[in-house]
Amino acid sequence: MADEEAREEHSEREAVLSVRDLTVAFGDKVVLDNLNLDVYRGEVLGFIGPSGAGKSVLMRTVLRLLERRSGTIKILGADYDKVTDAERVTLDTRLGVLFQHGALFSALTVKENIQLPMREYLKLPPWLMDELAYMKIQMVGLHPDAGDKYPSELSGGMIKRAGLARALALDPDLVFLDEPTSGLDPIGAAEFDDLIARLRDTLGLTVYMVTHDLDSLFSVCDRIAVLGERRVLVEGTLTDMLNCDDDWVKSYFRGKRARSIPQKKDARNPNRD
Ligand SMILES: Nc1ncnc2c1ncn2[C@@H]1O[C@H](COP(=O)(O)OP(=O)(O)OP(=O)(O)O)[C@@H](O)[C@H]1O
Repeated sequence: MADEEAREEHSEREAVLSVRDLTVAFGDKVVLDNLNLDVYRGEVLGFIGPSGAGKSVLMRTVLRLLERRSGTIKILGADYDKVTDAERVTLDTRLGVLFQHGALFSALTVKENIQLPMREYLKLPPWLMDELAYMKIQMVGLHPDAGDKYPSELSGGMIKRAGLARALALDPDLVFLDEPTSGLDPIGAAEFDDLIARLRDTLGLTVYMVTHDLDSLFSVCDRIAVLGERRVLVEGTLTDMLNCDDDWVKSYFRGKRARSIPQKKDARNPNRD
């Protein structure tokens, strides 16, 4: 996409996450250096980059699990550093997170795991929390019986779905997924990608997805951002990536593994060349 066309399209869209001039360092080691990134409402952004580039550091910094040296982070238009404590709590409820291994509490059932954020942030009667938990269970394609199961009784794919149900517990605007399809077999991974696409299309969910999974990038991501040299090196559609001249992007998208995937066009812009 031409830069001007992209700017024009994005200027009309609401950025639900805006990162500006973000620098994160551990001692002398600068991991992110003046990084800028926007994630727009209703899109699935795939975030990729070489191992150790700082994808997890960026996600954890945005979630305020890591300190930053400088830069601003705006969520839903609000600057985290400038809001009141009450507003910060409200903002936290607008975000959902699925960590790589599901991060479910092993001593709690799936239903109780999903209800944890509800207990933390909302005061609801038990019957309503049960109803909401089963709605989320259904939403992520799990059988209602899964509600009473413990994480140890679930398959890898079911754990990912249960983790996603918990991420969706408070009906967030923006969901962070850390390598959601890692460890799943190809069929399970494709089903998970379909689920993400369905949630985007039906709920208008915005998704920030750290991934190494080329299939996910080809099938569900509307835009892709590439982390390299401590910043976002390139961002754009799949077509932009396929036309990009950066060496790492070239070998990633035009390497042997990528060529074995039927090259779909942009997930939401099938007519765009
Ligand atoms: N708490 C920490 N203290 C010191 N260094 C850290 C810390 N967390 C991450 N790093 C360093 O920051 C760099 C980026 O790590 P990060 O985990 O974000 O990479 P990544 O892009 O997510 O990699 P992968 O794709 O392998 O998961 C690495 O060099 C890592 O060693």
